[in-house]
Amino acid sequence: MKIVSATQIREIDEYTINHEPVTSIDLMERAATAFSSWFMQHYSNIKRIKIVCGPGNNGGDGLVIARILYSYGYKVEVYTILPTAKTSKDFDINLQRLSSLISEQRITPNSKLPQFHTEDILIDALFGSGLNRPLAGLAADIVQAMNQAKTIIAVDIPSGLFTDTNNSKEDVIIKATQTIAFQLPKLAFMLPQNADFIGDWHLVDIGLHPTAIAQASTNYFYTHTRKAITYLKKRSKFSHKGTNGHALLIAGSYGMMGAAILSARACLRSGVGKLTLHAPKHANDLVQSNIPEALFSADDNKYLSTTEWTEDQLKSYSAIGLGPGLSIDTKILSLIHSIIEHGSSIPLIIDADGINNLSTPEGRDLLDKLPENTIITPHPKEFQKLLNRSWQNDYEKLDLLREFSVKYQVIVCLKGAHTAVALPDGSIHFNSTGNPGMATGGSGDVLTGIITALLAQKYNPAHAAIFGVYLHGLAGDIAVKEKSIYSMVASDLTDNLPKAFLEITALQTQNS
Ligand SMILES: NC(=O)C1=CN([C@@H]2O[C@H](COP(=O)(O)OP(=O)(O)OC[C@H]3O[C@@H](n4cnc5c(N)ncnc54)[C@H](OP(=O)(O)O)[C@@H]3O)[C@@H](O)[C@H]2O)[C@@H](O)CC1
Ligand SMILES: Nc1ncnc2c1ncn2[C@@H]1O[C@H](COP(=O)(O)OP(=O)(O)O)[C@@H](O)[C@H]1O
Ligand SMILES: [K+]
Repeated sequence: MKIVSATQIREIDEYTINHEPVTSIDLMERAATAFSSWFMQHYSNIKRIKIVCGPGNNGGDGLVIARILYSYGYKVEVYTILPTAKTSKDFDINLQRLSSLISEQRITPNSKLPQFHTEDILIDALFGSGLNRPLAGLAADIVQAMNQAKTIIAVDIPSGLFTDTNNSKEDVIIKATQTIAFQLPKLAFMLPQNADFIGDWHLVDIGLHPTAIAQASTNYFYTHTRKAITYLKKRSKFSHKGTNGHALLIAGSYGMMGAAILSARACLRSGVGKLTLHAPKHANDLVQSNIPEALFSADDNKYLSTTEWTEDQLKSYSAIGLGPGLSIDTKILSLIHSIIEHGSSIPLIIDADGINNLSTPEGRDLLDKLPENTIITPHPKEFQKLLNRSWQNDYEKLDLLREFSVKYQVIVCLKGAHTAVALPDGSIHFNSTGNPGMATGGSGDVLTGIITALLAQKYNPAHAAIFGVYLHGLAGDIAVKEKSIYSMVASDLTDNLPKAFLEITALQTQNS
């Protein structure tokens, strides 16, 4: 699913009006109806609501929502906030249509500000994607007053928040409980810095013209379920372990074998034909008894010491995963170097201490040598270290992410809520699955195992990264229903991979 800019939203809107064709007033009616259906499903017990409308089309939506909810028996109070006398055409028409049912409370710069209370249920239809400057004066005052309420449902986007550019920390913005956006997600929704404003967000379809969406060029995508399920490869009836790939996982060290085991288990639960875990020899019994399905390749030391791998040793592997639970004490750079040199054609994923070692001055020299489409999976701290710099805001972070991925022609999965997968072509794919229950030690190791398995099964690396991240989050979403965000542990992700695969397979069948 594309994530488009505010300008493109306006263009898609216009194209839909001209080519469907549909009048703009009817498109507004459609959008407000979609919002209202969602609202009535989720707030059926609430009878009294306050709708705050601005002067543009976002405000126009609010006026239609007021009319619809009124017709369904809600007690509706409508505030129109007019910083200037200028209003949009469709706002005027809908104000007229509403006037016989409800009288608005008009607020201009000379009016007394309305008071809102904690228990109020507010619908925020003040400004939408047409916001063109930070809020000030009356607009800022009203938002501050609205933010007293505990429940605010934003129409399209919280008022005061820009769709696709940075807000400064001082900007006054609605703190919504929920945001109901029209059809396409906005870049602002993907970024941690905006979490307090957006709350939970949902999309409602308003029938925008598919051609207009197809023509909009963008670097940003949202991996929704309909797309993600297309990545899962069908298995042939005659497939055997040889056709499903042999993964080599280089992971674990003294005191950190848990990471290796988590990663190995996830790899095995993600369809790999065979797995060899290379880890310090003291872990042999642990590995054999905990993961009998894995082959064990013993390293001589407490920490990995085998830094030289020959082409002969590597040639039987179809993917290599490297990093979970390694230590920074090991000579991991030599290890990476050796793998790049002797196994450059084998798909590679580097995580955790693998990345930390690439963040040293000598490590950065190796970045240029990473084979094209190598996958690295840093969390933001690891990415900062890798870049040797920080960022002012999340938009700058995305620019740095894209630059890095294009410069080194590698795939970077920048982990977090809505993990961003940056591809060497400059595109960034935000994930749609996952939850805060996954913010627990070892979750990242599970992801490495999943992606290693997909690479071994010959998924193209971009798909392995995007689909692996989706699958990992889906397993988390299934796990959380039973375990809660508080009690979830990383093994719960692996334990729920089977259900995740079953869900995807069922959806594939349904869609075929
Ligand atoms: N996408 C779709 O397909 C559909 C979109 N629809 C809806 O349209 C919404 C976009 O509507 P929109 O373009 O009229 O802009 P909107 O957000 O109402 O604000 C513009 C007004 O605010 C003003 N203004 C701006 N910044 C300001 C500020 N800081 N402080 C004060 N004033 C400010 C600006 O005037 P200005 O002062 O700049 O002259 C203008 O008057 C979109 O979010 C969705 O809800 C649906 O109805 C149908 C399908
Ligand atoms: N709030 C969240 N929502 C969705 N996914 C999350 C959230 N917090 C963490 N995750 C996911 O959990 C994983 C954590 O990985 P990482 O930070 O490497 O942890 P660890 O090193 O402990 O394994 C990442 O895949 C990340 O995307
Ligand atoms: K809004």
